[in-house]
Amino acid sequence: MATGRTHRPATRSRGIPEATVARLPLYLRALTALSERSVPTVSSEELAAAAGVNSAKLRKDFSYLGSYGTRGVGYDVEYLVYQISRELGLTQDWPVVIVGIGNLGAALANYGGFASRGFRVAALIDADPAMTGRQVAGIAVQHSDGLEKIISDNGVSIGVITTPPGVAQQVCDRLVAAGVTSILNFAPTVLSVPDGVDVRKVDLSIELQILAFHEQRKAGEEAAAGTDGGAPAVAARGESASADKGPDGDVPAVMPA
Ligand SMILES: NC(=O)c1ccc[n+]([C@@H]2O[C@H](COP(=O)([O-])OP(=O)(O)OC[C@H]3O[C@@H](n4cnc5c(N)ncnc54)[C@H](O)[C@@H]3O)[C@@H](O)[C@H]2O)c1
Repeated sequence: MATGRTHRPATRSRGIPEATVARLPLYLRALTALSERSVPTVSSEELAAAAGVNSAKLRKDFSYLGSYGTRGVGYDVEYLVYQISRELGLTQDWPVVIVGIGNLGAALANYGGFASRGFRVAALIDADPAMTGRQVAGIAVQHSDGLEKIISDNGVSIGVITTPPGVAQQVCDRLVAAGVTSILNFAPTVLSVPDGVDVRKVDLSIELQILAFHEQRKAGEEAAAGTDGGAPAVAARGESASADKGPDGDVPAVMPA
């Protein structure tokens, strides 16, 4: 399965594989929690457990950042937070537009977590004239007629699409023509974009379907264990851990926890 898809090679120009890039936010979330508790250093095993990643994989990922930790001491939490933030481009402010301010768009606009991670909601755009001027999360919704000007005035390179699926491609085309080069798509549709434009797709129903698959498998194994004396349901968890990667190593925008 591949709910997340980027139109870039599996390895970035600076030599960091996409799968590593996709794990960096997990490390950052765990490190930020440690930093908030003023924990100065962390071992690879502790950090791997907190991030839900295998520790050998973590050490390999950090070697791409040039971070090897100190034997017996571990990694410096503050420095790693800085290194990962810099690698992810979070040391700068990213203006983001959300297009389609219905249930989902309004919920995203109201989510406070973007700002603390370096993303500023620069504009909310909707095609419904009745929405124009309405305040959502303290921001006045603007009509989609002005989309191109809004993008250029705000220097926006990241667009979030939360429109109905039937118009998502058309919205995407306009965003790209206006200069947007990264799109986070929530509409259940596959978007076509030119080279150089990254698309990440979030589809919670796909994630739920994958969980349903594992639930079904676990139930089957429990039933089998009841008859053959009890092999533990390890296989299902092993599958689950590897289900976060597509065949070309890409990772869904919503990572399995
Ligand atoms: N990825 C997920 O997990 C997930 C979860 C829920 C909903 N969705 C999808 O997100 C989308 C939005 O869902 P919702 O419940 O918020 O719908 P909604 O009907 O409440 O909102 C859609 C909004 O888009 C606006 N719109 C329509 N055409 C537009 C256009 N051309 N340009 C700009 N705005 C336009 C509408 O005026 C409306 O305000 C749907 O595609 C839905 O399937 C995805």
